[in-house]
Amino acid sequence: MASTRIAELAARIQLRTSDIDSYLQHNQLPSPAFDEDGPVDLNLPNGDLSAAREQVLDATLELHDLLLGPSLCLRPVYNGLSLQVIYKYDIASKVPLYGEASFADLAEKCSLSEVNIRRMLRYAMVFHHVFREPRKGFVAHTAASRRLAEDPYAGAGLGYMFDETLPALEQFHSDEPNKCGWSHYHNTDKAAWEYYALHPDKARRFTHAMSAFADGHGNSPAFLVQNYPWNTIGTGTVVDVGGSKGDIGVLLAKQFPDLGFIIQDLPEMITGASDTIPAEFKSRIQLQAHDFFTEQPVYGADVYFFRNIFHNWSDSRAILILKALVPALRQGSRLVINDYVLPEVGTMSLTKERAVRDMDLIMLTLFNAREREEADWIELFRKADPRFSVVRIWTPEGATMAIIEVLWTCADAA
Ligand SMILES: C[S@@+](CC[C@H](N)C(=O)[O-])C[C@H]1O[C@@H](n2cnc3c(N)ncnc32)[C@H](O)[C@@H]1O
Repeated sequence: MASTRIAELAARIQLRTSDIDSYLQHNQLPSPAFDEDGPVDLNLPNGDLSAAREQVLDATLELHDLLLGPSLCLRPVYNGLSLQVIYKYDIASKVPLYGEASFADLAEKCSLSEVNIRRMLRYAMVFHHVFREPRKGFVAHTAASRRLAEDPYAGAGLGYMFDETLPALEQFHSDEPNKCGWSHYHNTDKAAWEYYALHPDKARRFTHAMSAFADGHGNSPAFLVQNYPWNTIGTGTVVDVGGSKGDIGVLLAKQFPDLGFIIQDLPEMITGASDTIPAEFKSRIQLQAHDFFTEQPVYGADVYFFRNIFHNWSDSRAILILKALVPALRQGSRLVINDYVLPEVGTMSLTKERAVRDMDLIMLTLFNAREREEADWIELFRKADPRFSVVRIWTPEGATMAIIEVLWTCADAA
């Protein structure tokens, strides 16, 4: 009998799952499970096993959609209300770890009706493996709900995604960051970053959400640390522009003991950030308040590094950020950018392509901004200043985010 697509996919799932299973068993690591004491992450090493995981995820997604059939693929697949309620009422912390709570108890604690608590949690159980019902009417944790109870960053990630990235409204005809779906939903004429300056609780949740997402599949900062030749900078200085609270600077400082770092961000983001820099790195990591639309105050650094920055801005704004950098550049200064590059259709794994295209629409909702294809990046630098020379754009094996290296090529630049 001729092989069919569904049979091929099923065979691939079996083969590559068995590679993962053998690795976990050989290293006496726990097998994936949703049980309350199950692992919240697989912790597979980068390389072949991460690739195996991605192949299985891709094959199961495709098999799932094929068996669903084209008509059902037209249905909205996701109703986030149950997770939104779990976040808003902090239900994970109201269920005792390794114990139980009744629907009635939870309803009372959340001031919600028992009917609504029950329908929300039962939805989350079947769609998200968040909570379980070990006996009728009682709720206990799974590994996923336990993570929400134990890790405040996981909650920040969920709340941020629901409150800020989902309201995709019809306002995408402008490139102004204060006329987007997000600002419409928040009933404000301020762009998100200005709004955060006035709402420190939201600013804090944003930085915590970024930390929660940093370990996401395919966008681990390890890809950046391992795949850019940082050692060629010697004892130089890296300015991390829009570096939030310095997580990436710390990771790089650990690996490259000769490098110094200046982490720049808006004053309200950088305030208090020094508390999270471990004492051993404080002499090599400075924090500096700086608005990247104003002239760059650090002259002649070896590298100006931008991670997850340009995708937050429309082309007209991204060009302003680049122009504000120009007065500080000297011949040979490098820009290193860690951001997404939209793939040619079908050249990336389905899992990664979904993640990147998802991010593209999130950027539209939040900021009227965009992810860019390789040619868009090259055009962006050309329009900002022809003295920017794009040296290389590449996506390291296994990564979702690309690395873009750009050289400043004018000897006269101050
Ligand atoms: C998506 S986050 C990326 C943070 C960090 N680079 C990372 O990859 O984890 C964007 C950062 O840009 C900062 N930002 C926004 N507007 C800025 C401005 N005008 N000047 C400096 N930083 C700004 C935000 O505060 C935020 O920390």
